[in-house]
Amino acid sequence: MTAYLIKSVSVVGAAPTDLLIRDGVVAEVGAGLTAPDATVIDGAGLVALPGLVDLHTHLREPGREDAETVESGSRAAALGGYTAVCAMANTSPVADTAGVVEQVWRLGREAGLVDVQPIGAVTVGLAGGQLAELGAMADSAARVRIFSDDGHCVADPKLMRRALEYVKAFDGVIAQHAEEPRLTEGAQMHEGEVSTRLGLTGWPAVAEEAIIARDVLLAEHVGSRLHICHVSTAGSVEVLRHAKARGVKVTAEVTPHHLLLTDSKAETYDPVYKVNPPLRTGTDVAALRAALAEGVIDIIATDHAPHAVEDKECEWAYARPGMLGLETALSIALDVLGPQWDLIAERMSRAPARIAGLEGHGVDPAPGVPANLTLVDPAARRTIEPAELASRSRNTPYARMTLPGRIVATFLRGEPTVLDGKAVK
Ligand SMILES: NC(=O)N[C@@H](CC(=O)O)C(=O)O
Ligand SMILES: [Zn+2]
Ligand SMILES: [Zn+2]
Repeated sequence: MTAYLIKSVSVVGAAPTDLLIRDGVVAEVGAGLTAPDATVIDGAGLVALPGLVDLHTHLREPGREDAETVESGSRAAALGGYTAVCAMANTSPVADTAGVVEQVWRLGREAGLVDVQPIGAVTVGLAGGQLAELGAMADSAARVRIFSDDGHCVADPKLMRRALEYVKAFDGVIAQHAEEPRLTEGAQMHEGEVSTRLGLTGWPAVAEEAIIARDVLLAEHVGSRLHICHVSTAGSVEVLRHAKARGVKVTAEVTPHHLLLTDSKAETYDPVYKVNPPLRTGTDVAALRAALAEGVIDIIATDHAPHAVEDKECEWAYARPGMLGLETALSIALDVLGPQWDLIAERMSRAPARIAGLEGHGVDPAPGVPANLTLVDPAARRTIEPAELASRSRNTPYARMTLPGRIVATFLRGEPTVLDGKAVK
């Protein structure tokens, strides 16, 4: 195993120091380190972060390998600075049995680019009718702890209650896609001034807020852990603030795109901007940013949602919702938060690793810790070219935009997955 000596690197924004990586761990940290056998990396101007952890990734395998595979998505993740991703269950077949989650877990190990932690479905086939084999998935080799019907809301309150109660036994968490389905029938975009003008059916903020309000009350009632996927409205932030003040065990994520883009993008009728939940207003974006800084929203999660060309480059009404995210998330975070490295490490690595219970991830580089880390060049700027992305899909909303920051290297347990900004395998 090669040793790596990273010279003069800032660890999470601190004064420059050297990092020696050997045998899968950070062996030494300090100024003036030498190691004759190590490959030297010039870290001047770079920032070392604990490897990023994505709690919400769609890898599309099994079933839609034309849009993404575990391997291509893992490569996109590594290039984005990630060392672990949680793979959503809305595959085909759905990840609702021990067999499917073990398959995804095994494919992740074989790709070896990031740790792929499968998420299990809450209900059989994501159909919302009966609970899936939560216990069998938890006991499987994949050791599932997060369950989600993402793409669909667990709309039945009785099922939601039972799911929350069930996962308590093994400290699991239910990740809810909060969307009251009766309020979003036929919805195409955020319900507001722009949807009225364009004549597109609206997805009202209350469809999200009503489910979050219900579920924080359910979580409080049964004393279980609840996680809210892709929070998108100012009203949701208020409900979460209230719940957290009461001590409810709720955590929440926001996507990079909901921190940056607004519903005015729909005026282009370009389906690349169609996403669930929809892009909201500038007021919502401001509230989400404030909530992220404050901690009412715990983490940034990408909701990386690759879609094949035929599912995206069609009429708005027929296009699938979803956007790529893994290869651009850190740049958007830098753009939105500025160089607040401790905050970025907390929201994109430490907190998501804690919520997911991923050991060895989300830990700052220090002597003896597993060498899961990424090196960022904050001064670099890059223009996003969809064809150059490692994802099998092209549906990035940032095409031809110039964004700050570049991932120079990523290490998974001491082995580089990215060097000089390029995937190693
Ligand atoms: N976010 C999306 O617009 N789409 C996701 C599903 C989801 O996250 O709800 C997908 O699987 O494509
Ligand atoms: Zn969702
Ligand atoms: Zn999703």
